[in-house]
Amino acid sequence: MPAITLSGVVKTYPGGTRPAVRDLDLTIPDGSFTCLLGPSGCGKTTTLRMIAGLEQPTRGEIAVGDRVLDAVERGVYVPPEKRDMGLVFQNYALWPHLTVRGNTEFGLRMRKVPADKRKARAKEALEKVHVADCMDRYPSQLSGGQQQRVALARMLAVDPGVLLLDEPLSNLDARLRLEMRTELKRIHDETGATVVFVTHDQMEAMTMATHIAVMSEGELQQVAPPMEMYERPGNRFVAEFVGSPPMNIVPISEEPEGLAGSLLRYVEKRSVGTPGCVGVRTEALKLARTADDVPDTAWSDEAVVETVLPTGASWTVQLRVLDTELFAVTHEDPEAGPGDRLTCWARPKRLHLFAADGSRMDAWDDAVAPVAKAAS
Ligand SMILES: Nc1ncnc2c1ncn2[C@@H]1O[C@H](COP(=O)(O)OP(=O)(O)OP(=O)(O)O)[C@@H](O)[C@H]1O
Repeated sequence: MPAITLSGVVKTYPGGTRPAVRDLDLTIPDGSFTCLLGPSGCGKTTTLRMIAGLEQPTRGEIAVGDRVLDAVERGVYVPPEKRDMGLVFQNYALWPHLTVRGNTEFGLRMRKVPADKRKARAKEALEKVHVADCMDRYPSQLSGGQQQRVALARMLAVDPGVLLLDEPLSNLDARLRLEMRTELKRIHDETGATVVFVTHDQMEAMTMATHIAVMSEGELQQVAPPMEMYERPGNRFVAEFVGSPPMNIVPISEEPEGLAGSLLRYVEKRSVGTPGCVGVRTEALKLARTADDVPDTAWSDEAVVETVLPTGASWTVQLRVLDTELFAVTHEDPEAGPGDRLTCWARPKRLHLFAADGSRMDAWDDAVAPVAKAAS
């Protein structure tokens, strides 16, 4: 199955005051697990429904390889059943009057697959998601997690080249969500299908995706593999949306002083423009007993501990550094309490500079060795 491409896609709903999706150019690579990520109302579901053919774009084109599925201006529209795509939504929409087997065979029956083949493929799909032992039960006799698995099996049984999933784990409890994430990842590895997965949960996207596409207010913000997006967020929105706890953001005033001024001396600007803020991830902010323990090229400053929150696996330390509150997450016991003075530090390449309009401005990348300017 070739890549799915959306070119200049706009969707305005009838009566809508602003487009739900604006000028979307997005390529979903073949065999990828692409997560559409963003806050509620940003246009994720609308994008997925357009790929499925359940909504038609107002403008623009959607294609799979050379096959154009939507081209509004040229009058092209391929209906959902002719797109070779499987869909699973948040509410599993199982048929209540059919057993698990009946539900799983449903799509195959519609495609006129002979009974013996239908039976074998449904069994295989149910085994894949570990609910084959519930084959003769009705949906009302299953837990939410089991129903979710049946919905997945029903989709897998027809073996579509593209799997479209809209928040399919949102009704599950934390443990089951974790289990299903692993399962979905395994299914993706096994089938080689292209998966497009809608979620507002950045953790879900980080753990499962090969590519994440972040959207905000109908606009695409960045597309990248999870770690690349985490380490080099393309703009301030992505920087703050991806990552938990969120990145520390230090606003820069016109004549920066205090912490902003101190940090700015360590960031190399890549482009012209007005700097708006410096960001540093909580785990990039390190703690040291004294300034002597800090690497030569690192930024550092004195910090006063405000609170220490142990989570079991790590400690979240709230600090006051000059005029600003920062959070540091450490996997070693900071052995400090409120009022204690420590030195906090960060490597220059872990500092992110964003312009006043939110775009990324700093110069560091892996090819560039950090050359810290001496702090005055
Ligand atoms: N059928 C519709 N008619 C009119 N407006 C709609 C319709 N469906 C969605 N919208 C609007 O389009 C925008 C994008 O909605 P969409 O459901 O795509 O967002 P989302 O990111 O998937 O949100 P959520 O995570 O809450 O599901 C929202 O402002 C929403 O109110």
